[in-house]
Amino acid sequence: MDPIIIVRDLKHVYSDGTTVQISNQKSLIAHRGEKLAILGANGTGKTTILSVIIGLTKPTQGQVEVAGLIPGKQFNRLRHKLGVVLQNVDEQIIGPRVYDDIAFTLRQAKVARDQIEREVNRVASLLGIEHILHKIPHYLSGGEKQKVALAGALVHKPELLILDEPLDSLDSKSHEEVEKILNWINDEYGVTVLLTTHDLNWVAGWADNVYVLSKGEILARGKPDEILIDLDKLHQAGLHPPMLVMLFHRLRQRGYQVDIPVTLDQAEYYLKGINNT
Ligand SMILES: Nc1ncnc2c1ncn2[C@@H]1O[C@H](COP(=O)(O)OP(=O)(O)OP(=O)(O)O)[C@@H](O)[C@H]1O
Repeated sequence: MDPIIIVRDLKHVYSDGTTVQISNQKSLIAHRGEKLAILGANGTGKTTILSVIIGLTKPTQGQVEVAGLIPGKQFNRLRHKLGVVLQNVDEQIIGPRVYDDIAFTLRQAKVARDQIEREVNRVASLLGIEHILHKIPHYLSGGEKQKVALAGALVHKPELLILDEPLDSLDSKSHEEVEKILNWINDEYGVTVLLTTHDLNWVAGWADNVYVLSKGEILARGKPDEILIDLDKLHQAGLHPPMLVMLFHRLRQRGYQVDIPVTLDQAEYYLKGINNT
């Protein structure tokens, strides 16, 4: 598969001396069309890495290539290919009304007014936020702001979507809706989705691959059903394993010969296996 993000030997030193790095033995790579999640405890550097990838932070050291471009140097070319939802969405919602905010990228690109109207309405209806297009963003709820930020990130049909903890302030209905949209743009348009999350229960069934970061290194990379069953690695990274993984590890300790699932479907399948033996 064709890589769309390559981050090698990254080191960023903030002005107060705080250092975020990924050791030079492994690279962080996202392939086109992939659904990828970066996992790590608070303060591991996930947001810093995303910020480097989208060109907002110029790293002190390292090679970073995104869609064939160098983010720190070719930001203007890159931003047309990127959709971004920051961790603190208040920092990115800048339009006086929701409509203006979502339209921002298209207006910057000098798209015709009627086409902007079509695209904003299309993405607003996709996210179920048509009824708040006239509102002042400041007064929106956290979940509404999250959806507005996502609408702004999708309106120009990016090839790569970068989201920093996008689901954290969403109730279960909105969570499901946003997940559906991420899956849909990935399936339908092959958009690569890279996100950070602390929700290992959810990511187990969503991501094609996950990276686990800890103390300046990539501790593991692979499919969720390989990585999220490794209690030692997760513990080392300061992460709680998914509930199902804990439960099935406990069953094994009690003598049940059963594989460890990371999703409900897998759990059902493995449990049927026990019944039949
Ligand atoms: N502008 C800054 N100046 C100094 N230190 C910073 C700055 N931004 C981030 N840091 C530090 O860099 C480290 C990594 O922060 P970062 O936000 O990238 O972590 P994270 O993995 O995204 O954390 P979380 O899961 O809590 O969101 C932290 O120790 C943080 O305090």
